[in-house]
Amino acid sequence: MIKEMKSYEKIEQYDTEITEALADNYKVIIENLGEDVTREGLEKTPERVAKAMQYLTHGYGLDPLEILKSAMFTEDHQQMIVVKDIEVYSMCEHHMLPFFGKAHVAYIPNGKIVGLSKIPRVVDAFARRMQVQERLTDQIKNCIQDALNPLGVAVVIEAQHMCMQMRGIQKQNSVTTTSSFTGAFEKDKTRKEFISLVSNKLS
Ligand SMILES: Nc1nc2c(ncn2[C@@H]2O[C@H](COP(=O)(O)OP(=O)(O)OP(=O)(O)O)[C@@H](O)[C@H]2O)c(=O)[nH]1
Ligand SMILES: [Zn+2]
Repeated sequence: MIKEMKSYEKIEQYDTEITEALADNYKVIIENLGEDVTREGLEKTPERVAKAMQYLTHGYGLDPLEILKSAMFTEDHQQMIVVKDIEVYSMCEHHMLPFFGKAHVAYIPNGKIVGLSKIPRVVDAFARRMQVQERLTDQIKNCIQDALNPLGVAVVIEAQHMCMQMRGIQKQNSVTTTSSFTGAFEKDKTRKEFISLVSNKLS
């Protein structure tokens, strides 16, 4: 596992022991798939995959609550703050295939605001794990609620699942939308305002 890595940093240091252990396993997997792991193109593949998979799950080494707490500011602003179109790249925990799309996040402060960049950082910290879209949506919402104690939080995620596109049911155009709300967003009027602000992006 990659420890204490911020998502904007290029990973130069992978844990050698874990990389070697993963690479040994991928060597076997590649052989079991009927390939020759000694041929030129595949020689370094087990190690590449080992690193790629560590990167795709680096969220386990991040503390999303701490990310928010590191940039909270006292501010007397009680209007809706919306950060929309945040790219999401995650991995479905059932098939270990990607799901990807956009997250739209809003909150109404209650004395504290947070540095804007921290919201996409929290999205990433939870997305870069083995996930289901519903849990990802809830975790982002809960984290913002716990850190800021705002008047309400709203999270909507729209995503395409490769496990439904490349295999299985093979529906190339299906998009899954999940949502999670607290506080003021449980009221019709506030929720509608949020939906209208992000709705050109909702399919
Ligand atoms: N609710 C939910 N389901 C997901 C998510 N990602 C993948 N899945 C589903 O997880 C389910 C796993 O079902 P199984 O029947 O155990 O697996 P499977 O035989 O590979 O299923 P098929 O994909 O239908 O071929 C599938 O229906 C996937 O579409 C997600 O984020 N949320
Ligand atoms: Zn899947």
